[in-house]
Amino acid sequence: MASGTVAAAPNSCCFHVSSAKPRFHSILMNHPPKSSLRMRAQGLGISETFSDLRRQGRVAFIPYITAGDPDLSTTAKALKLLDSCGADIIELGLPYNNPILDGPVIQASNKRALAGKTNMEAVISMLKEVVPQISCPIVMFSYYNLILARRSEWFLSALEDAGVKGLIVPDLPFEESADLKREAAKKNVDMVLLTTPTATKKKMKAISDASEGFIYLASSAGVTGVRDTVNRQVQFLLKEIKEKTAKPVAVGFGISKPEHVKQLSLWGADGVIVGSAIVKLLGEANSTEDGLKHVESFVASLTAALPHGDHGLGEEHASSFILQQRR
Ligand SMILES: O=P(O)(O)OC[C@@H](O)[C@@H](O)c1c[nH]c2ccccc12
Repeated sequence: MASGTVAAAPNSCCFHVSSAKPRFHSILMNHPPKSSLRMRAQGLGISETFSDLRRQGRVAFIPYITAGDPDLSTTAKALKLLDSCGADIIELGLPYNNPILDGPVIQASNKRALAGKTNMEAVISMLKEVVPQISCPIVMFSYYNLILARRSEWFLSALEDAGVKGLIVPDLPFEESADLKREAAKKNVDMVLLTTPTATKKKMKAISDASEGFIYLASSAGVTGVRDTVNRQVQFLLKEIKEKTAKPVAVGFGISKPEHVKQLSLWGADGVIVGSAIVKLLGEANSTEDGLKHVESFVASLTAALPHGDHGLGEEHASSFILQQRR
């Protein structure tokens, strides 16, 4: 049964470090953070996070996981682990029974989360405990029907109360997004809009102008899911978007290898979004601990491929997180 409560955060260096990285890190390790560039303030918004990264010449690592898969207590641990391993923003998906834009891996994760009775109230109460313990902003990921079912005013107030900084509604047509965006703004929630390679230049420009926090560029048409290579068209789409706006552009869909991350960084992406590859490791492992361990090493392999490669606290710190889970 998904519970809204979170297992008490073990007293591990990784946990503490994830909430007060720079200070605690330096105390713990008896040396200053590698450079002030590695310091990340707690509670930054999405735009400030990207400005911070841009100043450091770094590319955002943005993982996606489904809330409640396999249960909410694992989600809480995964959020803290991802934050400790260098996630700059985390996309958290609300489970839904008809995730039409998702491939089989995330469809299955939605099913597992719903089988565990994960609902909005339980996710919000988990976030109220976890958000103060992590330093990177959370972007909620929700299909539109889940918002309509709750009335958008209640839904957005719940996000604001939980400290969620952004919202992505992938199945909300751009032409119908203005009202929700206006309501989200009243609750200090950025509406991040998604564009695709099939959008017309005019539409891509309109979406870029309207998107807040960052622009989500899907690397290919179709559904989410690991791809072997990154669509070469992304290089030209990034150029085209960035000629028209200074807003950061993060690329998602199919990203699952260090070479994908390196390629996108070279093409000028301001962020890389990785979902299915992480969801698979977490949701299909033999145990929660195994899943978190696999995620830890997989994320380390990706963040190492980003510019200024030592993106997080390094594997040695994140793995102490896993040791703590055993106690
Ligand atoms: O799973 P992928 O191929 O790594 O893509 C990111 C994706 O998971 C995440 O951003 C996402 C999850 N569900 C979605 C639905 C539509 C668009 C994007 C998404």
